Amino acid sequence: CQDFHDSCAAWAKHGECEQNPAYMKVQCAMACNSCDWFTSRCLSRESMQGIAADVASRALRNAAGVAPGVRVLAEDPFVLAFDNFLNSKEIAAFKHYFAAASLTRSQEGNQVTGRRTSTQMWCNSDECLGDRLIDGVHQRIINLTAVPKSHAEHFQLVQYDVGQFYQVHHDQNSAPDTLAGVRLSTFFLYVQTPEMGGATVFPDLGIKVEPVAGLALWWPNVHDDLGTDFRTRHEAQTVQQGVKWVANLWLHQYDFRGPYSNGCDMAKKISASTDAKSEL
Ligand SMILES: O=C(O)CCC(=O)C(=O)O
Ligand SMILES: [Fe+2]
Repeated sequence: CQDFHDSCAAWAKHGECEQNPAYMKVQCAMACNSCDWFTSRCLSRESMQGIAADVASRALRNAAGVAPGVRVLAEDPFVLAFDNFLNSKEIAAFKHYFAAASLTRSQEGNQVTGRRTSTQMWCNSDECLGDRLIDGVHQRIINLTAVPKSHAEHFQLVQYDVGQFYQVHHDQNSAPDTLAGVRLSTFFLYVQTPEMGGATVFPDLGIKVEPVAGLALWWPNVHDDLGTDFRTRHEAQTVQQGVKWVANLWLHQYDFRGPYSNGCDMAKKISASTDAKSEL
């Protein structure tokens, strides 16, 4: 438990713990005497259960049983493809949300950039979270990766219209000393096949995947020591005709859903080191 800001004591004196509790009780837990609250709310027991990064070998071992259509696109690092991972009912379930929801411009990290021009939504509404079909898909991903649901972000549903793309990037954008830790790996689903364009390309691995509804990809974002594995940089090429729908599921080192639903700041560093403090 700690204060994340030099002014915490002064703010607390001025009554900020009561006036602005959502911020203060987390950022200034010491000064606000809210250490227990902070610990139980943002650092659940589950959040302490880190998942080792050797998810690649585990995924491959589990793949044969869960998704017999597995193909190994690369071995070092492992990039796996699962043909027909989604059945037609599951595809329809995802499509329902694309069709019904209003999508907003995708961001890179938490910024709109010219490098990513798609629109998107998160599957975090009660309806989407309670969707039996989508939950069934997540359950298979859990069986495959051995990463529990708590450690997954919500499905991110992304739409690319003609001319839209995501330039070469890496998915690991979450510091190891944040609440949920690094994004260990990416589970990626194609929900609608565009008529032309929209391939996913891994330039360092010589892999090009043409989008086909139902196909899934899995790749690691970190090495076993949790350092970023830059070899899995990738790109969503421009859609030339039709609409491309995809879904991302990012799997974390620590509990994501608990602290997220408690309103904790997922980007905040939790280590007590002066380095981490100075960045806040
Ligand atoms: O749409 C694709 O093919 C890749 C998308 C992607 O890399 C992402 O959303 O992070
Ligand atoms: Fe990506």
